[in-house]
Amino acid sequence: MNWFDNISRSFFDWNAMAEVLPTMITVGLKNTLILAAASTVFGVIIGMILAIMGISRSAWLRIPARLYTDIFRGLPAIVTILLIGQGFARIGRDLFGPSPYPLGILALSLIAGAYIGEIFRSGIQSVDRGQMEASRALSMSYGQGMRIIVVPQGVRRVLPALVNQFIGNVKDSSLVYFLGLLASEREIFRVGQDQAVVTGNLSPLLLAGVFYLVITVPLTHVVNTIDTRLRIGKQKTTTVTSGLEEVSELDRAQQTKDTSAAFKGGSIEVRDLTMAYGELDVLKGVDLTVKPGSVTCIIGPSGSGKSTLLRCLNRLVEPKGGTLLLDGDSILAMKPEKLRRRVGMVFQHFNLFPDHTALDNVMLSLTKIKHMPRGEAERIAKARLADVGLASRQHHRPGGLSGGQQQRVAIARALAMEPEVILFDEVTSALDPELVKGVLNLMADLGGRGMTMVVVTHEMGFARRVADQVVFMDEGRVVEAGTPAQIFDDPQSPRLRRFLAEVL
Ligand SMILES: Nc1ncnc2c1ncn2[C@@H]1O[C@H](COP(=O)(O)OP(=O)(O)OP(=O)(O)O)[C@@H](O)[C@H]1O
Repeated sequence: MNWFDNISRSFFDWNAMAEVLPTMITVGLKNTLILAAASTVFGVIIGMILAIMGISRSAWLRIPARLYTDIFRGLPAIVTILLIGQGFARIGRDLFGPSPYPLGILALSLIAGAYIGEIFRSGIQSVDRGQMEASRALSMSYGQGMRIIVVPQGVRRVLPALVNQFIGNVKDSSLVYFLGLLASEREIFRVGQDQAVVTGNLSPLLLAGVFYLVITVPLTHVVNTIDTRLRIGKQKTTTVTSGLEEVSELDRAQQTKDTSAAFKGGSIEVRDLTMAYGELDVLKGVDLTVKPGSVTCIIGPSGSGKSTLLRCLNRLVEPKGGTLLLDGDSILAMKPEKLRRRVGMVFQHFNLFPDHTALDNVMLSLTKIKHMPRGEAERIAKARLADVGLASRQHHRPGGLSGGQQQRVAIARALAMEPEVILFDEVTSALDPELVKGVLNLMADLGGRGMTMVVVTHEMGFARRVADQVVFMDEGRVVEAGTPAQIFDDPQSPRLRRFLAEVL
């Protein structure tokens, strides 16, 4: 068995391994971890800057970020390491002394930065647009929305990819040996390689390989665990509730609630409002009066500009012209963030923050925007969740709630800011039929308690039952407005008559 002896001697010379083991740990492992960790940390900083430049609207930021990424991702790692390590050796010596180690870290960081930048960018861009819209509707500025909601969500999504990048850096750190490290600076590979030369067999190198596996294999499993946890959330049990049980859950909350609590609704006045998306004129001179504490339902065919009108009222889109007043104050002259504290919004697709519990969703803008102490914010958030029948589900994340429950959390979240007006944009369109009633009843209750509400809806029954005023829009104009009886029982225009014939 000559070949067996041969292999044994080459790879499994235990003495050679034992001899190198202490140096492998105290020098090799230490330096590999320093190189990998430092280049990951600097890489994350470079990557975050590149990602923000990469999603910027300015080409002056986007193009340099693109160029950087293309260059450092396109070049083989060893070429970059040699170019930086040797090309800047003189400056390196002046700055850091004789050791090439810092230049090695620099080169590894520059390479890692390019990859991490792409990881962050795709993570941030994969966050649903509705998240930013919801943040802005809760009166966060663009920067706050990015910092508090979008970027953390994007980063959390790419955590597994970042750990993978660290694994890559552990492996790439072996390339730094080309720069000629001092004995005390050698990383795992170099320690193994040197000893292999001394002993004349590959056992020390095999030991180096084992060290790499000991670092990387458990990390790969950590990646998988993080990945699974992120997908499922930390929730232990996701209770599936029957839709009918949900309806009674809300009924019970309505009965036990303090119904005397009334809102102080504001008024809205819109004159000659125009708005365009590029060349497309969407609103063509809209007039609308909403009295304090009243419910206005906006109905009309798809594409008639209903949602756009709503978005103009809290300036999620900017009008082209016209006059908009909130309690007599010019909406267009107000700072959007200030306006949105007074005008809340609830969306068709809820746009709850998925990484936060129901309670946190409601609390977030109280603590971050209103700077309320946590205790007080929590008290208010719990009360609002109780109002919408979700006291028992405050610690659930949106993923563990039904559509109807999510929409009620969204309503509680808007209510917590104590707005004067709430805008509802087709909030029941994405719900199962038996859950629609619960949300509509909740909205009717708010209307009854004096909240000013502007509701874009296809629920004609709700409009007839709850609205003080129904507004029919078509092709960017208000065609008819009046009481539910006027609109539904005595339509004047042929267009409204045709629309009602289609939907009723
Ligand atoms: N972000 C956008 N960019 C370009 N065009 C848009 C945008 N949002 C809406 N539009 C267009 O503006 C018009 C009015 O859209 P809007 O969503 O206000 O109508 P809507 O009456 O609410 O319709 P629906 O009932 O289908 O939601 C449509 O033609 C739509 O395609």
